[in-house]
Amino acid sequence: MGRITRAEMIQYLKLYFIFGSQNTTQLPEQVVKEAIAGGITLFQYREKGEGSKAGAEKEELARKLQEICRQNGIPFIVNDDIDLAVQLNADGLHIGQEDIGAKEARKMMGDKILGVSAYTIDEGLEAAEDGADYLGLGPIYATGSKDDAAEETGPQVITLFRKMGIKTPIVGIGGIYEDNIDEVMKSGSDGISIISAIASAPSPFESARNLKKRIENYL
Ligand SMILES: Cc1ncsc1CCOP(=O)(O)O
Ligand SMILES: C=C1C=NC(C)=NC1=N
Ligand SMILES: [Mg+2]
Repeated sequence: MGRITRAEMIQYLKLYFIFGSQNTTQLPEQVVKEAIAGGITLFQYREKGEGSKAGAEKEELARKLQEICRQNGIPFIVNDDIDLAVQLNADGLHIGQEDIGAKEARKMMGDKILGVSAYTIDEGLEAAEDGADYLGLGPIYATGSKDDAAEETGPQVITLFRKMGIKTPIVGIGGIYEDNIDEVMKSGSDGISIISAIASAPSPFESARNLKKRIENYL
């Protein structure tokens, strides 16, 4: 099998839905099914913050959402929780700077997809060194979905990473919705990752479909 190629990773990053039960008042399985039907290309289970599940409940929902992704050929990524990722044999793991180190995570995840959040150039360079398959940069714009989010960077941070010669696939995150996709992609991002623009939409299906239409200009 081996590590995912850069080209494959970039395709998966086009419309990356990130979600946990705390992001909706609807049935979580229904939201994920609609997002997939709308055309998301990658899914991350991020059960975190106020109102999120833990322990057996979290694992049970993870398994349900993993099965929905498997049935639809969408890779299933787990956020933060490497033990859960390993236990479920998830397709990948996403870690932040305060989680387990990328080197350690790469050892435990083998050739699975490993994504790392980076805020500074040094964090980005280090993560790439340590075997990250993609970097999550942001918050690009103001976000209400991460209670400890750093100051928004604006899309220029992506351009800066590119200017510094960072070739690792990049996905922008934070406050992204239909009207600012173009700015994020024109700044050099390989895709967009989204929570509320899909999860909080009246129709997650419609929203994902509209976002997919916009991102198709960059496929
Ligand atoms: C997990 C995360 N990391 C940086 S911003 C963010 C939340 C993004 O959520 P939204 O798409 O609703 O702004
Ligand atoms: C914090 C994050 C940053 N980027 C991505 C892709 N996922 C996250 N959970
Ligand atoms: Mg984290």
